[in-house]
Amino acid sequence: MAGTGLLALRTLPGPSWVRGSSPLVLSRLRDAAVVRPGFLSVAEEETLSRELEPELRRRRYEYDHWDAAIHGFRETEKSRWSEASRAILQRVQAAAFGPGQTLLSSVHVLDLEARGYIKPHVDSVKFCGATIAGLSLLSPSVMRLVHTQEPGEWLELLLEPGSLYILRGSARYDFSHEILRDEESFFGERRIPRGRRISVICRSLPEGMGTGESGQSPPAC
Ligand SMILES: O=C(O)CCC(=O)C(=O)O
Ligand SMILES: [Fe+2]
Ligand SMILES: [Mn+2]
Repeated sequence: MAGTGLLALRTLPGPSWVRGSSPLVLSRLRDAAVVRPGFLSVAEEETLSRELEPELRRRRYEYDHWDAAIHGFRETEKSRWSEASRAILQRVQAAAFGPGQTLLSSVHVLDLEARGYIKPHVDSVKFCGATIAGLSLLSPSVMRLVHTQEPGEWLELLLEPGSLYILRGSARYDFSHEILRDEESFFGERRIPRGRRISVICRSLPEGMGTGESGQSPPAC
């Protein structure tokens, strides 16, 4: 019976890579916080990590001040990519961004070592528009979103290697996001041991900023 089917649909807990504080929060953020597991093929994951590894290895991991958002990381802003990687980034753009959205001209590459983590923060609205899309490589991790005004409202995203996450609209503006440190890395009851993780993050330009191509591009968020 159609009515019964609808009811069952409405009470489903959501996909197994997203958990939330309530069915209401899950349904409100269904299109604003999205995870696409297996977005990358194994070959694509290798393409990206092989290209990034030599650039990252030249840098040292940073352990910033006590109040910095990210601990145990090295990073780069990359605007020149191999053809194979460009094709992957175009797939990300098509999957995550609307036709009217311009992307920052450089892609943010963040390498978190095994004990590295990201504290709760909201990306600066000065430098980053409505959409953030990130590929995860090497290690699984848990991204937690918490409503900045209602701390009881939260979402957890399980980010496996090869997955793409998208934060847009309310998930990007009204919720902080963080990557849990190894000791706290659980997805519900499930322990998600953290190893070194590389993320490749595309962001839209803040609205009314023109194109990211010419002149100085704004710093990453
Ligand atoms: O590593 C990620 O996927 C997120 C990084 C992040 O939140 C940031 O750089 O603002
Ligand atoms: Fe962020
Ligand atoms: Mn950042």
